[in-house]
Amino acid sequence: MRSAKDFFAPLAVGAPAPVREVPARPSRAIHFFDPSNPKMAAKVPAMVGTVDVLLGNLEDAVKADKKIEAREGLVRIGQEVDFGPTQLWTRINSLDSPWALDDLTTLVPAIGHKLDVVMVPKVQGAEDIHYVDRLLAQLEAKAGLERPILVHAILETARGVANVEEICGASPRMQGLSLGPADLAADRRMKTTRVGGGHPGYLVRQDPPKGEDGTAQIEAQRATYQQDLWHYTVARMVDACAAHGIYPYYGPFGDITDVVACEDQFRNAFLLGCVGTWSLHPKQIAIANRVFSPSVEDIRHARRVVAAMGDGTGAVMLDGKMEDDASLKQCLVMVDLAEQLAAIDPELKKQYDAIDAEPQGA
Ligand SMILES: CC(=O)SCCNC(=O)CCNC(=O)[C@H](O)C(C)(C)COP(=O)(O)OP(=O)(O)OC[C@H]1O[C@@H](n2cnc3c(N)ncnc32)[C@H](O)[C@@H]1OP(=O)(O)O
Ligand SMILES: O=CC(=O)O
Ligand SMILES: [Mg+2]
Repeated sequence: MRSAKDFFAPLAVGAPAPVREVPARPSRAIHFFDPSNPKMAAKVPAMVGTVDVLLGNLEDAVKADKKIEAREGLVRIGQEVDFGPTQLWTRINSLDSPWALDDLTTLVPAIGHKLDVVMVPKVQGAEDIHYVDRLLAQLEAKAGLERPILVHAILETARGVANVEEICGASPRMQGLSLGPADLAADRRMKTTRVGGGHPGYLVRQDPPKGEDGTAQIEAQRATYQQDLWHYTVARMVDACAAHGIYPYYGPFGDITDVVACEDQFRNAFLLGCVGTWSLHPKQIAIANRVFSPSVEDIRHARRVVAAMGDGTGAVMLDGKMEDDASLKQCLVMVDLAEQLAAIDPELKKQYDAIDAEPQGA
């Protein structure tokens, strides 16, 4: 195990110093595109500024005979496109695949100066992060990069979930985690064939009514309530990330046409503490941007609590509810996020600024 005092030393001579704090850059939607798909690739320049993160995907969903084309396509896009305020991420192939090594050794020298984050799939434990950490340091040193590329792990194996805390703490490069519900379901032998989202069979049922003789009428009509298959894993991921100062994300929602259930799944993740999600199709970007931005109502309330709490200590009544030091902190989470988002999203800024112009007591 590395000593704590060595943790922030570069892992290769000449590599940039590791970050001490992961930058809190808004990343409500991580939009996936396949760089080997000419139609998708052609849309990338126009998407800059409309989405927080553009991710050139090299792993699953890219056909095996297109892996090299995808990698080369991403190099071309990375070199030619000005990403402005939008982050550029990539998802490399899994570490046991024939492509992962060449993904990293090609991308870092060619577009490492533009790559913000490398997403690593199927991470099993800290050893996978240590491998990528050292390799990135060597490649960064060779390429003369001035800032380190961060690492994001997908939580999509049972072993990865069991090791989630050590994965989060494995390197100062760790930026965050995403849930990978498809691979995770397969690895755990869950019996769902859906990519994320709920399942009508995963439910609880209302108690049966009693007949006149007091016996349970189990055949009677009873309400059922669908449960969230992913609650446990997302909650573990959020705790592990918060404990290590890194960021949790929901992952893919595969039913592209069901924009309503997609929004619900994203909102559950937002409420539980996730900062963003994946977008697989252009229509999911607007959903993610909406859901992962605090609502005007929440910000109006949060600002009122901040104002009412004065120096931030004690307890006050606001609209019949108790507010105190702890609820103030909850409100500050919202207000801080709103400020970060307003700085990159002029439309949102307008909506939040309009709150200040409202008559007092509105
Ligand atoms: C479990 C996991 O690992 S999830 C992560 C891996 N999966 C992915 O990355 C999937 C990414 N998305 C896709 O491959 C596609 O969106 C699909 C296959 C789901 C649907 O694709 P299509 O059937 O072409 O969708 P649709 O016809 O609605 O597309 C409309 C337009 O948007 C484009 N488009 C679709 N998805 C994207 C995208 N992710 N990025 C940019 N453009 C896109 C299409 O090329 C099409 O362009 P056109 O109008 O010029 O013809
Ligand atoms: O990579 C994502 C998944 O759900 O698997
Ligand atoms: Mg996967």
